[in-house]
Amino acid sequence: MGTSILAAPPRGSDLKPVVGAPGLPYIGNTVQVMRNPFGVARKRYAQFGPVSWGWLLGQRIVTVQGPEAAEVVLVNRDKAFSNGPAWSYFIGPFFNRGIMLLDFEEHLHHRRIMQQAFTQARLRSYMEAMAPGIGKGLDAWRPGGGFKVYDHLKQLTLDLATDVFMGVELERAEADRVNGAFIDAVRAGTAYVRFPVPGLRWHKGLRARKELEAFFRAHLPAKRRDGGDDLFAALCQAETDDGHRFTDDDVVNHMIFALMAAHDTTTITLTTMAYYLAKYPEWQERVREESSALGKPVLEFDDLAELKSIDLVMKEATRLLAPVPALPRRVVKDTSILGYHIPAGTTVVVPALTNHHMRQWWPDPERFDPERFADDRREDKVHKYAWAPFGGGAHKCIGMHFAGMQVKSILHQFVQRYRWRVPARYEWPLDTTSLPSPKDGLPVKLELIS
Ligand code: HEM
Repeated sequence: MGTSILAAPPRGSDLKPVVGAPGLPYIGNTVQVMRNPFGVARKRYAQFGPVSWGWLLGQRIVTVQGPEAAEVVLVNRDKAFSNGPAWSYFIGPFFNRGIMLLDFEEHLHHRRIMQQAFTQARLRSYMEAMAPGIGKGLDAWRPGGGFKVYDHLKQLTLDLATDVFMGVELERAEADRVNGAFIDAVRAGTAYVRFPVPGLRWHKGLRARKELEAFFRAHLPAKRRDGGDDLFAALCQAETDDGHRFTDDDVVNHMIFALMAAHDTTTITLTTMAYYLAKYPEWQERVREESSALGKPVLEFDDLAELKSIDLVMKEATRLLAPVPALPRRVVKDTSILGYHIPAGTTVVVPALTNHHMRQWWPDPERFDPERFADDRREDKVHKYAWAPFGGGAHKCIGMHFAGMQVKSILHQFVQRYRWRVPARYEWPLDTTSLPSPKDGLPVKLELIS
């Protein structure tokens, strides 16, 4: 395939041009990248090094591979990389003014307020609020063959979101309607036809966004008045030391965004853990023993540090399959990454998914080996950004501890109720066209532990 440079560096500078094999305009390597992201990334790195460009999803995209380049982009010392225009391209109209889509001063202002909804005291009460829903959800599972773990975990985390995020008592029909709207809004981001045609994804997404806005707006006055232990109430009440608070519009926008940010990512993490625990029964047993040793059916906040094996498995699962596979940024002024010239207007992508599989940074990267994160090995310490499933810099996931808490709460109850397995040679078929997920829903044999 023909190679070409993205743009000539300014005369007199010692910067290098970004080179790539861009492929056909607009189309480029989109299909190959979607089908085989790991193979394409490896080939590109071997041919062009850490910084290269190509057409992807209708845009000229510079892909920066490896933790060193990830650090430059995510830490963003120069304020050259912006989130809003880059993420909006994919999820804009549906997650408009979500915090991840805000930039610089404005982002910092919102982040300071939002932080008040993620304090330790708040996390404690979210954790308490989710425990009964987890038990109820897991009890409703029907053991047997062909049990689709992904589909069930997706439903469970969605139902938990109604308790912990919204804290609103809903009739089943209304809960289903809100959940349906939410699913349509998420799906719309990966539509091929990216304008509203009735019946197609984009159109449904816009309608869903309106429905979600109306829902949160209707419940907002009561939340502001009565408070509560849920995220919705926390966002209504959040206030910085110097008295800044969210407006009603901000609360609505942040709620819709937070639901999206939390739901698929946590589901994917749990599903990946369930997959490897099925393939490596010795790890499943180790996790189960640790949970049983605690002697409590429900995990409490002060027990979180005790579940060391779940912690290792969660780290390894998010390394092997980063739930947010790529972090895009738009370049707002000419800048450089590792000595390469990056002109304003370029979209840059940090590929978390493939970075975690680089042989240059991880020994035997395809191997499931949770102990690589154990204190006596800490392979992730090779570079601060070698393991970065939660991103880094100003936009680093604000829900990271929430996610750990939810994953541990669910796994703790899951392993004590059920044992699950897959056939010896089973390999899951992954769909990497959007956020990664198993095409077959991860069917397992689920057995009740008596
Ligand atoms: C394992 C689960 C999760 C993973 C892997 C994950 C990953 C990420 C990543 C990579 C980013 C940064 C995106 C960027 O820099 O462009 C991010 C941002 C964010 N996440 Fe998470 N996330 C998870 C769970 C959650 C949960 C449970 C919540 C909420 C309770 C949440 C809320 C957010 C928010 C609000 C942002 C935007 C922060 C900002 O822009 O300042 N995430 N997440």
